[in-house]
Amino acid sequence: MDLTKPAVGIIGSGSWATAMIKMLEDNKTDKSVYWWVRNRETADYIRTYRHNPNYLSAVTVKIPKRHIHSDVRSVIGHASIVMLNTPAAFLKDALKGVTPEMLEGKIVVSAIKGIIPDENQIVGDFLQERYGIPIERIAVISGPCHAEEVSLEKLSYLTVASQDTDAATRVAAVIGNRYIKTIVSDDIYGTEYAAVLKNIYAVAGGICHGIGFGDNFQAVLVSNAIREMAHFVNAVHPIERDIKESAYLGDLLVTAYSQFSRNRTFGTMIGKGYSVRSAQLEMNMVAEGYYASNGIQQICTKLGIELPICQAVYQVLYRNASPATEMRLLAEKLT
Ligand SMILES: NC(=O)C1=CN([C@@H]2O[C@H](COP(=O)(O)OP(=O)(O)OC[C@H]3O[C@@H](n4cnc5c(N)ncnc54)[C@H](O)[C@@H]3O)[C@@H](O)[C@H]2O)C=CC1
Ligand SMILES: O=C(CO)COP(=O)(O)O
Repeated sequence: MDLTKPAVGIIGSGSWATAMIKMLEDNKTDKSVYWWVRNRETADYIRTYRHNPNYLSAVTVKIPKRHIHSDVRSVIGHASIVMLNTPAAFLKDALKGVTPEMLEGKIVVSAIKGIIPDENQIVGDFLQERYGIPIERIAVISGPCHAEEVSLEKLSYLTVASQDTDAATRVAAVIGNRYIKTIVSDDIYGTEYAAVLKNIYAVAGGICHGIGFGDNFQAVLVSNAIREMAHFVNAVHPIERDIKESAYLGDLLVTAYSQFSRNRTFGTMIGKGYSVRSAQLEMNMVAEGYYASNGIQQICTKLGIELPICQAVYQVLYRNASPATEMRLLAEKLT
């Protein structure tokens, strides 16, 4: 292995992982890119046709065929920077067979915006606890950036957060390109929690849209959501931060309003009367806000934090509350 040149391993093969492969290929830094594609037939298809058949299939994959593996350990073995891009609910499954020793000395980056179910942990905490990775070697990638727009090379901004600025800068150096601008931050906890919460708020926005609330109400919902987000992140990780920065407010806005948002789409279906299961089946993509809703509810109960919007979404998704009744009750609390 050439130790002077970064080797990036992408773990996952959904929309975000495919967009990340494109981003890395369009970045001019000298590096190698490896890709873990779970399903063998999909991996074969990508090697043969140079496109992911299931997600962002217009993107041409240019990395060498021999860099695409269905054994996650091969990709991790080659990588100095490991980027996790699966939905949070599948991360444990994706890392099956990976030991803490295999991750030693590497920078591990989470591009995931979700909570690990059962553990109710953000990915950074999970990596520290399960794999003993020191916090300085963990980074997160976040910010308002839909995979679909990356595939179209639309100008986008990503925040790379780590308590070690050098680690964040090294990660930013391999993802930035002509259409991806990078911002480095030291607020790893605030950035991760904000990304988890904004998905729940986008589900709330979708539910309200689905039951017939208009744009006037959505604006009030989003302005309450950003205050609720600030309240939570300041409670769990109180440092000085500006909640109006793009990793917090920006990501909330794009997820609440974009036509591409999985979470908003999922919420809209719930508001229109779909069951959770039928909305999930309809999408073929993961709305992290569904899992996050339960995780954040448990964390709030443990810490004694009140988040009215998140609690309303939890009642609808997990307690079978009527979306219309629950959102009308919520509307009484908004200011
Ligand atoms: N799509 C986007 O625009 C963005 C997504 N993210 C985050 O990236 C993460 C991944 O999301 P997407 O790529 O959008 O997901 P997706 O919904 O496009 O893809 C789902 C992925 O899960 C995989 N999968 C299904 N069952 C599995 C299993 N049992 N084990 C392992 N993998 C399994 C599928 O093969 C597929 O790769 C999420 O946390 C999301 O919030 C972050 C920024 C942008
Ligand atoms: O995080 C995202 C954009 O920044 C993606 O959000 P959705 O999962 O709702 O599409």
